[in-house]
Amino acid sequence: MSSEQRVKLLHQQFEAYKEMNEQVSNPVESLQYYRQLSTIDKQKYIELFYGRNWKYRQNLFDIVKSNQHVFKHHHLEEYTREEQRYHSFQAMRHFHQKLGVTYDMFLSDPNIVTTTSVAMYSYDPAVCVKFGVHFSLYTKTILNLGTDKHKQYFENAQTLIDIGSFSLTELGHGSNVRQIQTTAIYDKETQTFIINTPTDLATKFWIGATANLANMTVVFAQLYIDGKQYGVHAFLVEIRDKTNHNVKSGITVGDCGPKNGLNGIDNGFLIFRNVRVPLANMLDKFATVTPSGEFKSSIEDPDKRFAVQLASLSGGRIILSYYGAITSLNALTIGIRYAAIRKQFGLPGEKEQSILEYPLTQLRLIVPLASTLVYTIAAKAINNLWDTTQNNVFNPNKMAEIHALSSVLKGKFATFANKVILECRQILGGHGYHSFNRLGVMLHDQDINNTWEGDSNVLIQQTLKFCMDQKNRFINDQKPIQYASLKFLETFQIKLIKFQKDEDYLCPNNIKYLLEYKLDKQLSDFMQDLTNNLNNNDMLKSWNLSFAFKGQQISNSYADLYCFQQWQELNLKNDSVLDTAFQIWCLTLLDNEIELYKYNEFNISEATVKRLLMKLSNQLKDEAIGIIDALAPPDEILGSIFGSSDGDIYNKFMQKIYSGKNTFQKVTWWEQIHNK
Ligand SMILES: Cc1cc2nc3c(=O)[nH]c(=O)nc-3n(C[C@H](O)[C@H](O)[C@H](O)COP(=O)(O)OP(=O)(O)OC[C@H]3O[C@@H](n4cnc5c(N)ncnc54)[C@H](O)[C@@H]3O)c2cc1C
Repeated sequence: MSSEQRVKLLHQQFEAYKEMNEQVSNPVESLQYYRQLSTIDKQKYIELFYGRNWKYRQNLFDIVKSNQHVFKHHHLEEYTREEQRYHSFQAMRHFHQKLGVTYDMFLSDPNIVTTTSVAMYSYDPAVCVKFGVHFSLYTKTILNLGTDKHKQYFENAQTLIDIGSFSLTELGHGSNVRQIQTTAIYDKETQTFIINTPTDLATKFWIGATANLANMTVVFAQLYIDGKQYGVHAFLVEIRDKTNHNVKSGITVGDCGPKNGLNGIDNGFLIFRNVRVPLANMLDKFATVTPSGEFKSSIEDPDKRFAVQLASLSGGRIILSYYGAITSLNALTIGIRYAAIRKQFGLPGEKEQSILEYPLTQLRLIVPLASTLVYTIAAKAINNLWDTTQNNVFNPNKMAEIHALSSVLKGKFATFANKVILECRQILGGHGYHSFNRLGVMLHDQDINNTWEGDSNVLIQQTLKFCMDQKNRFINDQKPIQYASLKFLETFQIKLIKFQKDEDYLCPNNIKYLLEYKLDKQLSDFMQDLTNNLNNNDMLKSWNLSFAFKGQQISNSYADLYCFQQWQELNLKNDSVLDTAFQIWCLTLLDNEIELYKYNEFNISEATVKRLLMKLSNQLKDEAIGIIDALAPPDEILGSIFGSSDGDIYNKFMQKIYSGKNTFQKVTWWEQIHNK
């Protein structure tokens, strides 16, 4: 049979199968059935979860929808790494031309950029990160650490005349960036800095947009003047000549190679051999070198100076918390729509039922949906706080709470998103393993959020220190706590709360008390543990020992309390759907800590928690498709055949399979297949 005949036959079989399938179950109708159960006001949800600038989200989506030739999803095609990079570069340029979001807008209302970025991340993290490396890391570093003389660089960056990158991490150092080894030695004679990579481990590594794109980079290096070290500072270095894109003399640029995900980003490495940059290329807002080689800084303490210089990076970490929450929502869009459509088993003689009807599926999907809603509100809140306090970025006191919160929320939501994606991948059964559902791509693209902009396990130490300092300051120095999230520590008192009736488990004040009780107790236990360890160890070892077992739990408790507080701040009235979602999330907090609460004075019943979780997730299930429809991006942005909003998933899937490049191709090496 010729391949043409084979295709024809397969098509006929598929049409017959389609007809039979529609008699058994109609995917479009299944989704429609759940859609019409929903009672929510969709526009209200959009404004609540995406904020007052939600129209900018819509704007980005419209650009993607109306320029599909540029914005086709690469996981739906068979693209090479090279093609993925070109695709994400083109997408970045296109967004730059079409979005109309300028730095002036950013300066007057940073939330516009936040909203736009979150939407872009939904579309494609590689494009969003490419955009972010240039505009947030490179351009914003010039803005934050540079002075008037760097204006031209800033202008060139804004207009994409220059493309820039951010070179901090080295082969040997990522988290402990104070110990990076790249050097910038000042030469008075020529009034230049000489940038060098003194060891292999000093190779700048993982630097985004560098293997192929950037002509400029901000290099972080140890500054030396007359043999004396002055700590890490930032320097603008031209790495390629933009007239011919050739690498500049003394610089080696290479490609870091294939990655688990985000292959649209050209991560590169950089080696410097006696590369001279003019004195003016030091980004010198906080520290400067005079032509005669005198070092001057408004911040005496080198630790503080370094912290202030890196403070401008906080924005990246903060927005990553939003990315984590939105990624969970996108994964659940695919998982929940599929679960509504997918039918397996049923009573003998009756139609098969949607897998969404199984109580187990409701625990697997509806419970995480409830948590995702709570986390999205918390992510929006911390971003709003950052957007409105950015002017204080160099004021450590003002930034301490944001820093502590973002240090835990970024990793918490990224880890949560990983779990949600994996659960949704399994909800899709075998189809969950197909690239066309996007879940695999999503997992690998977002997993790195646990690591970059600060490894989660390293960052939460700062969260813990912040909480501990606040408690200590209040107890030992009787100083009031300045930060809203921990204010309760001033007045917290143990009281007896009994969990007897169902209402006791659903009462927000009871949950609030438990969260405060837990954090207060964990902090006291930690301090006691630290004191005990100090009897036999030095400070660093004691800290590491105490932190190893307790750090994760305490920072997580603080994050949960913040999420709780932010939801309460919404002050929702008469929204029984969102009330139910919040109650489900609160019940998961009890469920996760059941060992702590079960055996003490609260007398919490595990059976009651589980019964209520089941009951409420069953209730919320009927609203789930409505919530997803309101908050999910359009199909062109989601890029998942199995998450299609019209429910026509099997037809779309098979059409895509039939049109695949190699679907019916005989391999060229067929002669090697059979032993002769
Ligand atoms: C795709 C990608 C893009 C990137 N883009 C850029 C870029 O554009 N520019 C740039 O400068 N960098 C970039 N990075 C680097 C990134 O920021 C670092 O990888 C990250 O900060 C973590 O540092 P590290 O890899 O050195 O990990 P390490 O710090 O070596 O951590 C390794 C492990 O040790 C643990 N650990 C470390 N210290 C402690 C401690 N005190 N206590 C307990 N455990 C500890 C960590 O938890 C982690 O699990 C990128 C990385 C990737 C993968």
